Amino acid sequence: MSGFGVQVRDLIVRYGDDTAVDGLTLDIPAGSITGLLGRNGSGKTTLLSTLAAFRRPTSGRALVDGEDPWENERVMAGTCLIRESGDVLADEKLGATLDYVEQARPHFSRELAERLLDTFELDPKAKQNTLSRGKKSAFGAVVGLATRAELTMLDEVYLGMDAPSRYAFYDALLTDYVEHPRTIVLSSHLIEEIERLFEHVVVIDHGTLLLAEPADELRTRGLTVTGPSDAVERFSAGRTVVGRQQLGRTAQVTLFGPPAADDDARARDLGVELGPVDVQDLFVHLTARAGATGDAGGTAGLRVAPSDDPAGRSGSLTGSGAAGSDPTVTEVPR
Ligand SMILES: Nc1ncnc2c1ncn2[C@@H]1O[C@H](COP(=O)(O)OP(=O)(O)OP(=O)(O)O)[C@@H](O)[C@H]1O
Repeated sequence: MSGFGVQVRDLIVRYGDDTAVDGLTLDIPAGSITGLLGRNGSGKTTLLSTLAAFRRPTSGRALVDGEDPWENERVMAGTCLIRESGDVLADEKLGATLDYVEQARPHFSRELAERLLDTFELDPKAKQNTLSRGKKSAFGAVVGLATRAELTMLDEVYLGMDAPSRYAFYDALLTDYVEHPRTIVLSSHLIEEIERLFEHVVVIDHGTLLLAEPADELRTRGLTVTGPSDAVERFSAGRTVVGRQQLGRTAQVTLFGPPAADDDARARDLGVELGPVDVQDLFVHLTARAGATGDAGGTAGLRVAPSDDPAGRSGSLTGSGAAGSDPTVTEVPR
């Protein structure tokens, strides 16, 4: 099993007059862990619900393993969406829910489920609706991981879990993914803790695509600079600063934009250290809405096209895409 890939083309999903997904085109590679990032109300749950066939597109296509998931038994048997609510039988004992999932899901691992119940200190005799919020989330994570679906989508499943539980969840996810590769989508607006898990990142805002690319590429879209404040300021002069921290006389800034050829030499001369970009800072920057949260770099509304978007519909960080006349698009040259 290496997982189902996802192809979304010109997808629009409306709730009455409210457009939750607004012309989305993106791919989620099979056999990867993808972070689906976006601010509140950006359309993450709606997109995932459409892929899980909980909802029909208003127009456009959302294909899972090359097929429309709607009333598609094969695709649905290999697709699992766990939403924040847990998506499990609320009035059943946890053990009974696991019995049910075990019968319904071909790759379900009872052994993994029981190991994770122990990890999260969940009593199989307890009923889901009597659990605390964090324990409910943990049980959702147990079901989502143990189902080992070809397309596993975990929609902010860690909400309410305490830090030790969250880290146990991340470890369990990575360990099981390495042993049983599949397509995993983790939706989140809390990035710092989980960005190390992502191989691929999709950022959406207002139901439209801001960015879809390998996480390693995302990390080359900026850098952090650490050192004495005045040296950091000199190094950063003229660059787009999207994050800043100060500890005594030491400063750290996050810069957006590709590294320059002489960065290493300048860093040595000035006595500052360069490091990988802080993805959280990058996310805040990319999703900053003009006039709402402040726009450190003046690039609010920035849109980045996936490299295979021939129409350049959403613009491009390389400046090659046709951002068209959309006034919200700012192109940043490489
Ligand atoms: N059942 C619904 N009826 C009407 N509007 C809805 C419904 N569900 C979502 N919406 C609207 O669709 C938009 C996208 O919501 P969605 O839940 O998909 O976003 P999200 O990115 O998952 O948000 P969050 O991070 O807050 O969970 C929002 O404007 C929301 O108000």
